[in-house]
Amino acid sequence: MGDNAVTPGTGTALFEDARSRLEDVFDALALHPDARERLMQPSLALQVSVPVRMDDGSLKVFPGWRVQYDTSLGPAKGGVRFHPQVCQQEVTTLSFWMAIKCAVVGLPYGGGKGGVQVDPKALSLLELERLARGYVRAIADVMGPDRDIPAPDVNTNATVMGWMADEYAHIVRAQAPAAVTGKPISLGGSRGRVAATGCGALQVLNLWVERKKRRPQDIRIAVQGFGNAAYHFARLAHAEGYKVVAVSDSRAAIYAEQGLDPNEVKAAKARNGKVSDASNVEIFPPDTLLTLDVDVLALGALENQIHCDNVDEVRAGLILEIANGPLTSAADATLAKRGIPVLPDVLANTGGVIVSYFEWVQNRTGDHWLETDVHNRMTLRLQQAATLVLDRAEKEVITYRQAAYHQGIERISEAIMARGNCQECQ
Ligand SMILES: NC(=O)C1=CN([C@@H]2O[C@H](COP(=O)(O)OP(=O)(O)OC[C@H]3O[C@@H](n4cnc5c(N)ncnc54)[C@H](O)[C@@H]3O)[C@@H](O)[C@H]2O)C=CC1
Ligand SMILES: O=C(O)CCC(=O)C(=O)O
Repeated sequence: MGDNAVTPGTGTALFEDARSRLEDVFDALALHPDARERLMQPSLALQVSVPVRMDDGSLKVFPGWRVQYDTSLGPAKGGVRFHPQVCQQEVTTLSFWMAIKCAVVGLPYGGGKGGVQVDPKALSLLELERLARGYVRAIADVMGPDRDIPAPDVNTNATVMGWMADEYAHIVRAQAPAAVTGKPISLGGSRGRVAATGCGALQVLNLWVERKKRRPQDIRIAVQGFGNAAYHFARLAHAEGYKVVAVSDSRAAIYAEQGLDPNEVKAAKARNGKVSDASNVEIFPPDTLLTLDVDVLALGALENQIHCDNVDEVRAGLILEIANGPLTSAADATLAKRGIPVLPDVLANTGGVIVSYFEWVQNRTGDHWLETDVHNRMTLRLQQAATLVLDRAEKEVITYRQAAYHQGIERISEAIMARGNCQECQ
């Protein structure tokens, strides 16, 4: 499907666009038509209303969703997003990408995602806690360690996950830490989870850089976003010698020819909430970052950032998708024609869900792993998956995204078929 139907931020168009990539995979691979039929829509889409008593005594009701997208490989897994523009179709699309990414890196999970349509910045801390707890009460029937395991995503973090895990424990009247991941360490969270998404993205980039026989110190990176995923990526890339020349948040992009220190930018943002408060930087509108002449454009904010209207202005040598779905499929095709490779979200941002899986395993076995254990295990899993994807792309002369999708969909299809032919009776 073309880009015409895709208006950034429009949920239905987003899902149709995502599904068109699935159609392409099934057209290219000889997989059973039953698997195609099963994967065209989510298994479950729950819409809820979350009433919240505000600090001034008034009541507000926020719409929310939890979507499970195929659970053939295991329980649904994926984050919860608090954002004013979240809608059911966006959550559905995000759950679809979760299903693919879990399969790409061999996790025993299906896809899940949640969202609440709210501007969290307009809530007090107590209102936010009531919202998080109310959301869990609303979806409690479909979640649990063997059903669906929420985690952090945009505008949610370890603190929010701690409240959600505590609420779930009250509902089931038992300790159930494996029902939520990304928790604070004191509640059974895993060491390494906070930085895992950025760390994993850097590992995938490193693998590509090694294959191309390039050196980090010769590589200039622009990073869109400066939240959990993008900040840790920028920080770790800087520490490994890459030159991070630009970063952005929703208000501005900043640029420094000689390179930025993401730790200093973080300190400036902590003071006033803006990356543009960093010293000795040039300041631009946020989207200017997308068209900078850099070696790597790392997209770590939201969906649909590069689309048919701006793809021709992209000048980067490589796109690294830290965010979910930052390119429309038409932009993807244009970049492929121009020979600009893309390290896709369903591989590049899997560090977070991999460490969430480790947290779930630790919770279920009553164990606490050292940070180095978590790191080494993540590296091993990610290196294996990324090597398979990169090798396959090179051997079959397809894009990295096609190789990753083929790897993921083959695994999901195999599980669908292994479950038997009478699934409609279950
Ligand atoms: N947190 C995690 O573990 C994972 C996150 N992701 C994905 O990474 C992306 C970012 O998530 P988080 O870092 O968790 O969210 P976050 O809420 O911590 O940060 C989001 C960042 O994006 C920035 N932003 C929003 N609109 C922007 C724009 N137009 N231009 C530039 N910056 C903009 C915000 O200012 C903020 O810095 C999302 O696509 C998310 O689904 C993917 C895998 C795991
Ligand atoms: O940690 C997780 O379970 C999922 C994180 C997430 O939402 C994502 O990978 O997009």
